[in-house]
Amino acid sequence: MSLDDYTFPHSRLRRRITTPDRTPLVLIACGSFSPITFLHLRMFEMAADYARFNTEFEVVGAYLSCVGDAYKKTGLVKAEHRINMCSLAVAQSSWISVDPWEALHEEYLETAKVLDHFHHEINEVLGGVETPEGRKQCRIALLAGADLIQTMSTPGVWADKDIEYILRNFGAFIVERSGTDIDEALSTLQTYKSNIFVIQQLVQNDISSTKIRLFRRRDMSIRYLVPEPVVNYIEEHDLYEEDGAASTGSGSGDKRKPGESKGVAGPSSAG
Ligand SMILES: Nc1ncnc2c1ncn2[C@@H]1O[C@H](COP(=O)(O)OP(=O)(O)OP(=O)(O)O)[C@@H](O)[C@H]1O
Ligand SMILES: O=C(O)c1ccc[n+]([C@@H]2O[C@H](COP(=O)([O-])O)[C@@H](O)[C@H]2O)c1
Repeated sequence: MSLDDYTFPHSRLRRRITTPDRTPLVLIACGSFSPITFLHLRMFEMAADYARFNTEFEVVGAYLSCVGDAYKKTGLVKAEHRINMCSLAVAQSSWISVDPWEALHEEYLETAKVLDHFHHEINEVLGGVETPEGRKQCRIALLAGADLIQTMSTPGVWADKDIEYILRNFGAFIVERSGTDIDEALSTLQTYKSNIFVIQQLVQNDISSTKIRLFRRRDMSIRYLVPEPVVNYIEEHDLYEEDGAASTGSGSGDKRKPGESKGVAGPSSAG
């Protein structure tokens, strides 16, 4: 797909809410997703629960937006693969979509521009959502881990004007992450605290894409850390193998299922 063929995916966006006192909310997770993991998916569920119990928002949809190839971060496989893996991961979801718009750009797009794109498509083009009291604009908010918000206090990573623009106009749902001191991460962002919602992880989960890539390089199982169709996709496309090293599980002599541990190889290797 190219930008010329692009249309905004909105089939999973709920276009009507029945609770007039609530503000419709659309969560946007921006990141590399190289590859997407169960933790990334879990972030959406945690945020939806948090919004339901602790805020006056009502989640009407959510999007994964993969960063483009120009981001050039270590371990970033081609955007096409990352979009495909994200699409496989949310194939069964009724409310999470993948929007390829950001990744289809050759140049790097700042997150502020990405959030503007969602505001434009959802509130200006689609006209927000219907409520018993007429149409309402959706709140578009960034969904991110604590490490991402911490980078906002790291000099030189974000433009100050973008931090202000994002946190004033959109806001952020931040999932705590082990290894990141959330209070410290937020210390310089106090001006925007009414727009920053911190979500505690009640079940600690520290899956990261870096670990998945590391396991792949070490020929270890990644099963049950990423969705099964994503495991299969990674195997089929020989992704995350160091320097294009041989595939680990799809060869004809290997009885393992894709992504499965060597410890469960077929009878031929059981001795
Ligand atoms: N274990 C985690 N806990 C909380 N947030 C997370 C976790 N893993 C990823 N995130 C968040 O998910 C979003 C997408 O992150 P990203 O694609 O960089 O994943 P990652 O696992 O951190 O990748 P990498 O290991 O390559 O840095 C970011 O907002 C990041 O903060
Ligand atoms: O907009 C910016 O200036 C900016 C600065 C740093 C990071 N971001 C975004 O934050 C996300 C970070 O992803 P990652 O994989 O580096 O954790 C990714 O979507 C980047 O585009 C954005």
